[in-house]
Amino acid sequence: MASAVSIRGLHKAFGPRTVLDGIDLEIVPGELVALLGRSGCGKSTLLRILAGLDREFDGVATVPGTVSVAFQQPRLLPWRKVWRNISLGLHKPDGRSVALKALEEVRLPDHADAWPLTLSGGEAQRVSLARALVREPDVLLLDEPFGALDALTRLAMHHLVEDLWAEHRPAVLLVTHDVDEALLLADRVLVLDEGRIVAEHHVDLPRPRRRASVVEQRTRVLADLGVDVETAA
Ligand SMILES: Nc1ncnc2c1ncn2[C@@H]1O[C@H](COP(=O)(O)OP(=O)(O)OP(=O)(O)O)[C@@H](O)[C@H]1O
Repeated sequence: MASAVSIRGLHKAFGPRTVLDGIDLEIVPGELVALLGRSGCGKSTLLRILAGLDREFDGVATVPGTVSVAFQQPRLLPWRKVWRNISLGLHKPDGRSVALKALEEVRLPDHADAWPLTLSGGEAQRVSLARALVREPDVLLLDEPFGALDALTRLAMHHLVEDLWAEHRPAVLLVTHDVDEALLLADRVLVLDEGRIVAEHHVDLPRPRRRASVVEQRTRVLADLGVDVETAA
């Protein structure tokens, strides 16, 4: 089966500073992969390369299909209503009905004519997901999409992403700082450190997962991140 994402020998430097130092990664269609790592280890840089936003690198980074990205900040255009934010650039005559369907999927059916500035953080992030989904991507790149949300909203977003993923089945690369989030959602969790993938964990637990079910793997992933749970406060 052809990979949805194929990365081989990827190197990226900003001036004298090497940020990605030989990344090899294959993601198969429909696979949900989480990428964990300390701040500044190169996660967003990797995502930007896959999104085609940065083309200055050595090695191979191929995404044969269509890609959508959702960032930590939803980046909605405040002067366009919600539905127009979603359908912008779609080049479909029925942009509004496509947007309405996506809004139903992200459980915001009544917000098509709202202005972005009137939305809560969680609602704005749902609109951002709807905008990504209407492009029917083969690969969905999520760059800490829940990082700015409170814990309860975050939980609701986890369920939503899992449902949307089950329905549409894009390959997903989810960048996160949150070990539990990674283990609750992903088929595979990668740990990036100093520009390399230093650990890989397959998560074979049935879905939907509960926090209690990921406890055992959490300890091992935290150890790969350099956190000793025995001594951590
Ligand atoms: N345009 C740029 N010019 C120079 N250095 C950059 C640029 N973009 C990123 N960097 C540097 O590359 C390193 C990796 O950045 P990146 O944003 O990929 O990290 P990250 O793992 O996503 O961090 P965080 O978890 O804090 O978002 C950082 O040291 C950052 O300062």
